[in-house]
Amino acid sequence: MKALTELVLASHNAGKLKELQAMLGDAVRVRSVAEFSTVEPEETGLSFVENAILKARHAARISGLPALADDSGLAVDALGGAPGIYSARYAGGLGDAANNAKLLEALRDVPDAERGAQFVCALALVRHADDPLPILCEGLWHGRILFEARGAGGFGYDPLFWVPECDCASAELPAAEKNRLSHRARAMVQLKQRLGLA
Ligand SMILES: O=P(O)(O)OP(=O)(O)OP(=O)(O)OC[C@H]1O[C@@H](n2cnc3c(O)ncnc32)[C@H](O)[C@@H]1O
Ligand SMILES: [Mg+2]
Repeated sequence: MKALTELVLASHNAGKLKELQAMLGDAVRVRSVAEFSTVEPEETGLSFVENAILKARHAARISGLPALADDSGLAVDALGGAPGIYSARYAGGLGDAANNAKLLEALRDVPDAERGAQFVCALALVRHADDPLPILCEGLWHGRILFEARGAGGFGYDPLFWVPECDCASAELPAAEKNRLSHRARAMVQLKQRLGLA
């Protein structure tokens, strides 16, 4: 495969973009999909990987560049894996604070021992819009859902995600530490290996 020198990041989420950029480092020139369009594709897939591919193809189509997309979310054991692929839209598209409030309410009577959850990240890289062989990598991060928000770092559900290996919430971790441990970091390690960037 031709060495990858430039790619477009197919995400409109500022928190994700910051993390993905930090993880990619200087190895490739990163462009934002917002340079090309503010229209977000509909996430109609039934899995993280399908949505990641769909977002990557859309970005490659409008930019003419290779594209990397991240579809991620939180799968809560006591909720049968919800909100899962619907994590961004869990409270009807009202944003992170509303999503977190809804999650706390849904788990109000669930004891600590049953509050297991995992963050999931699927990365898809397509070399062009119709690439028949996208590079696909996945990462999981296991933790528990807290009873109240803690910390001000990260984004999304980070204030409610307890990280056992650090004894703190994900939103209390320094950015570099989250970028070493997270679901996104785990998927990115694999992607960099596949691209020969590791
Ligand atoms: O689709 P793009 O444009 O990338 O942005 P998005 O925010 O809509 O992204 P997703 O469709 O992948 O939805 C992922 C949601 O899951 C949550 N999420 C994913 N990764 C997370 C992380 O590292 N920390 C906290 N919440 C996270 C967060 O609420 C995101 O909005
Ligand atoms: Mg999305």
